[in-house]
Parts: sequence; structure tokens; C-alpha cells
Amino acid sequence: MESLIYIHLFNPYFIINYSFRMFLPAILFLIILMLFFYLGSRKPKGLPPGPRWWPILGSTLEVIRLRKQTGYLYKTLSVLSKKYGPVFAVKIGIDTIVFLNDYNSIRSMLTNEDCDGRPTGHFYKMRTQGKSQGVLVTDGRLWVEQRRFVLRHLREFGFGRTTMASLIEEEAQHLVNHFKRLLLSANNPVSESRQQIKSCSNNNGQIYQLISDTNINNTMMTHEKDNIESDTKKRKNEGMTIEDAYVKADDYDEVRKISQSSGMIISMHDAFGIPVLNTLWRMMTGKRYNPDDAELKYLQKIATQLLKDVDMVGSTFSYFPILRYLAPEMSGYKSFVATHERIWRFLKKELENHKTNINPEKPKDLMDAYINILQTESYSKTFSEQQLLAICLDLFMAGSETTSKALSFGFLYIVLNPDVQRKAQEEIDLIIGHKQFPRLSDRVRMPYNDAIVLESVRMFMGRTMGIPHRALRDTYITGYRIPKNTMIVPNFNGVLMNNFWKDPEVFRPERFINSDGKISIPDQYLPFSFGKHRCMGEGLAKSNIFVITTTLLQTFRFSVVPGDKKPSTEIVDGVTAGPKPFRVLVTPRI
Ligand code: HEM
Repeated sequence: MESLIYIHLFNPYFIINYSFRMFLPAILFLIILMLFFYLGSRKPKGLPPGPRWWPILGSTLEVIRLRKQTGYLYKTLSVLSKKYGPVFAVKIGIDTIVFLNDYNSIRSMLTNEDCDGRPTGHFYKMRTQGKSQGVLVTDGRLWVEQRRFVLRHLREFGFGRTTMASLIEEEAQHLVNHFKRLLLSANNPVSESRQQIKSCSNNNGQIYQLISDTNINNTMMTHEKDNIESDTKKRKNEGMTIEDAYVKADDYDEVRKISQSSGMIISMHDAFGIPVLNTLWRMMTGKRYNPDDAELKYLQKIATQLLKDVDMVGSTFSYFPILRYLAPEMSGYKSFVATHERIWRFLKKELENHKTNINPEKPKDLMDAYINILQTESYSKTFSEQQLLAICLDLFMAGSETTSKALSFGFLYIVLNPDVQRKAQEEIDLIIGHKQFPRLSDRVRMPYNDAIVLESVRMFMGRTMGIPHRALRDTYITGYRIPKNTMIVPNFNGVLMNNFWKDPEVFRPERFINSDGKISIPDQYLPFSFGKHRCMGEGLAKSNIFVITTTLLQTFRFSVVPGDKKPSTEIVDGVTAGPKPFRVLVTPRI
């Protein structure tokens, strides 16, 4: 028996057979893995060209390399588009993304119903409590019904009718009054200014003030001058902080020169957050905030955080879902979830307030109007409290950053182009004068200022991606096959900043004015997109930009701070593009 076993053990057939059986699962696993790698790196037939796909990573490394080299996502896409053509495909982790970089392909996609889907991955659902909800990244029946509700509500609130117009006008006037108060306190005694500066330094450095020497006695002035000089020296050694922002101008003489002109220096890139947020918030919840309201600051903080860990196309943990478990913090997943929980709680509290205080006869905002629907007997199943919260989140995300960044771009270029400012103010003086504030209804008579709105939005969206669409079924865009579920993203840089505009980098409102002096908008101008998903807030955004711009330009002059370099036209990349932080000198005109 023993010898039999011995013979069997050393029998080569036995050895092969035994080893094969033992390793079979591992071999099968390896084959499946290799097949998975092979299939993952093979491009579907007919797909647009693009960088090579590697197993698991897809084209990630190439995109990262170019983004590092160019500094911006839109420039990365432009480089790839020069190499592969206006329509190209990349694979980032699990997502196949087709980028469209010219007018023909973007138009072809936006007019093709097969491309009316929105991405469905876990990442998008996580924003809204694990379900596809809201209006920003939804499709199908839910999106159709909810979009209809939001558009009707926005129309009923105005978009051209008095209520919306007066809401916007009021917010613009609040902003002017806020600037005036700051100017006034900038010309008050030093001690007061000091106090203001201290409080401003806690306000995210939004407003910087200069110290005026009017009404200030000499001892105080000398003392203050010493302080400023020592502050300036300190700053040169230690680098600048928000706290000493009021002496940011490089030398003290310049500061004195400016202060004599009773002006103030304002950090302009973030001056518009409050009026824009207030218009949206009043529309949704009927509430408005003062600039130093704690709740407003909380809301702003969440808004900034919401957009920090993602870009328009997704985030590290959406491309590589396994990172949610392996590196929840590093991939941004943890903070993404926590921020969404926070805003959800904030909105829920507002909903409970509304449910308690609603007068069904007189709905005063979007929440009231929605709650009324939920109290009818036969409302559609797509309506729910959760869906209402998701709509608020979406409007908040889609409407606040976009409008305020377009305004920041506008004012950046207005400061860089005194001629544009002069022409805008001439038109304001002629049509409105100085006795009343500009109104939305003045827009039809003010083509130059209207053109400034269009040009500001072009400068903004010319560096920003559109919201991703999704192919609902296999389809074609300019001859390329786009498989079902592919993400499709318009890169507006290819239409808004291309040679069609002749001098795309120049801020030239005249390009939108025809020989009759009327506004004329070419087809290529599509920063709000078109087709079924066209931006719902186009009217609101344009109205806000027009009223805020004209109201500020009527009262103040904006210029480069003497002694400062001209503000840079470079941008800060993010979900949406924004100008680099810049400050301007504001002086009263009237
Ligand atoms: C300068 C300001 C703005 C710009 C440039 C802008 C641009 C856009 C773009 C390009 C889209 C994507 C459309 C598509 O996928 O084809 C969009 C969608 C959207 N925008 Fe805006 N937007 C602005 C302001 C606003 C405001 C103020 C609101 C809120 C009232 C808003 C609400 C929305 C919503 C809800 C969608 C999703 C529409 C849908 O999928 O049906 N936007 N916007």
C-alpha cells in the first residue's frame, strides 16, 4: 500500500493533475483579470480618437500630465483637441468621456435627443441622499416634471416681471449702500477704521479699507503712520496677511495719495457673492441676509466647500470608486459626504420652518409653492419633500457661483479697460441720470451695458465646461459612434474663445452691437447651452449681472490701485473658472 502511494506521488501525471486542480482557481482569476484589463484598455469601435487607454487607469495619467503642464482643465482639453480633433474620447477610471470642442459637435449633441441623459453614477446620487433627485443632474420623467415646476415658478416670480426685477434691483441697491457705508467709515477717524479693519479681517478679507487723513489729528496720524510703516516693513519680511491688507499698497505714500481721494480698496473678485446669493435665497425661501449675518457666512462656507473637492466632470472618487474605501479622506470622499449632509440639514430646517408658517392662500416663495403641491390630492409621484430639498441644492449650486464669477470677470475687465467703463457710464448718465437707480426695464435702452453682460459671461464660460450629458442609447455625434452611457461634455472654450471672435481674449462689448447700434448675438454664443437642458437661470443671471453692474457703475468709479500691478487676467481653475483674487480702488462718482 505504502509503495503504491509512493509510486502515485511521484507519478508525473499525478503531479500535473494535482497542481492543475490546486491552482485552477488562481489561474482562472488571472485569466479573468487579464481579460478585464484587456477589455478595459480596448476602445469601442467607432469611438472618437483620443489618448491611449491603459488598464484600470485609462487615460488618467496623460490628462494629469497635461493639466499639470497647462495649469487648467480647459487648456488640457484644448491641447488634446489640437492633437486628436474637436471630438475626442478619454477614459478616466470607470468613466468614458467624450469632449466636444467646437460649435458643430456641441450643436450636434445639444440637438440630439439621444444625448439628453445625465450621468447616473453613485457620485451624482450621493449629492442627493443616494437617489437621482433635483433638476441639475437628472433625466427622464422626474426631470421633465420638476424642470417644468421650477421654470413655471421662476416665470411667476418674474424673469422680466416686476417682482423678480424689484428683488434684483433691491439687492443691487443694498450692495451700493454697503459700499457707501464702507467708504464713509474709511473716511472716519483712525480708531474707527482700525476697528473696521479688524472686523473685516474676520470677514474672509472681503473688504479692505484705507485710512483717510481727513478729520484726524496730527498725533494720531503720526502714530498711525508709524504703525503703517512698521506694518509694511513686517509685511515685506513675513509675507502678507489679510490682517494687514489695508496697507497692501506697496508704499505708504501711495496709500496716502489714495486716501486723499476718499476712495477705498475692495477685494473685488468676491464682492458679489452676497447679492447673488440673496436673490436666489429670497426666491427659494423668502429670506435675505445682511453681509455679516452668521447664517449667511455658514451658507457661504458650505457653498465654497461644496465646489472644492470636485470639478465639472467628477472627482477622484467618482472615477475610482474603490478610493471611497481605501482613501476616503485623501480622495475627498469624506469631506464631500460631510458637506452634503450639512447643507441637507440646513435646507431641512428651512423646510420645517416653512411647513409651520405657510399660508397656503399666499405662497411667497418656491418652498411654499412646492409644499402647496404636496398638499393636493393627486400630485405626481416625482414630487416629494426630498425632491424639493434637492431642487434648492441644485439652484443654489447652479446659480450662485456662476453669476458671481461672471460678475467678477466683468469687473476685472472693466478695471483693465477704462474706455469700456467710460462708455458704460456715459450710457448710464444719458439714459438714467443720477436721480434714480437703474432698473431692469432700462436694459432695452442700454445696448452697451447689455453687451457688457454678454461679454462678461463669454469670458467666464469661455474657461468653463458644461454640465455633463449622457448618451441614453448608442448614437452618433458628427459621424463618431457614441456608445450608450458615455458621458459627453461640451468644452465651451472651443466656441466662446476661438477664432470666430477674432480677438477672443479681448474684452470688447462692441462685438455684440450691430451697425444700427442694436444688440446682435451670433449663433456661436451659447454660454447657457441650448436644447432641452438649456440653463434654467439664464434670465435671472443676465438680469442680475445687468442690474448689479449698472448700479455700481452709476455710483462708483473702479480703477487699478495706484502702486499696484494691473490685476492679472489669469484664472483660478475649479468647477467653474474665476479670476485670480484682485483688488480695486473704488471712488464715488456721485
Ligand atoms: C452666468 C450664469 C450662468 C451660466 C453661464 C449658466 C450656464 C449653464 C449651462 C452651460 C448649463 C448646462 C446646460 C446643458 O447641460 O446643456 C446650465 C444648466 C442649468 N442652470 Fe445655469 N448658468 C448660469 C446661471 C444659472 C442660475 C442663476 C440658475 C438658477 C436659477 C441656473 C440654473 C441651472 C439649472 C437648474 C440647470 C440645469 C438645467 C437642466 O438640466 O435642465 N443657472 N447652466
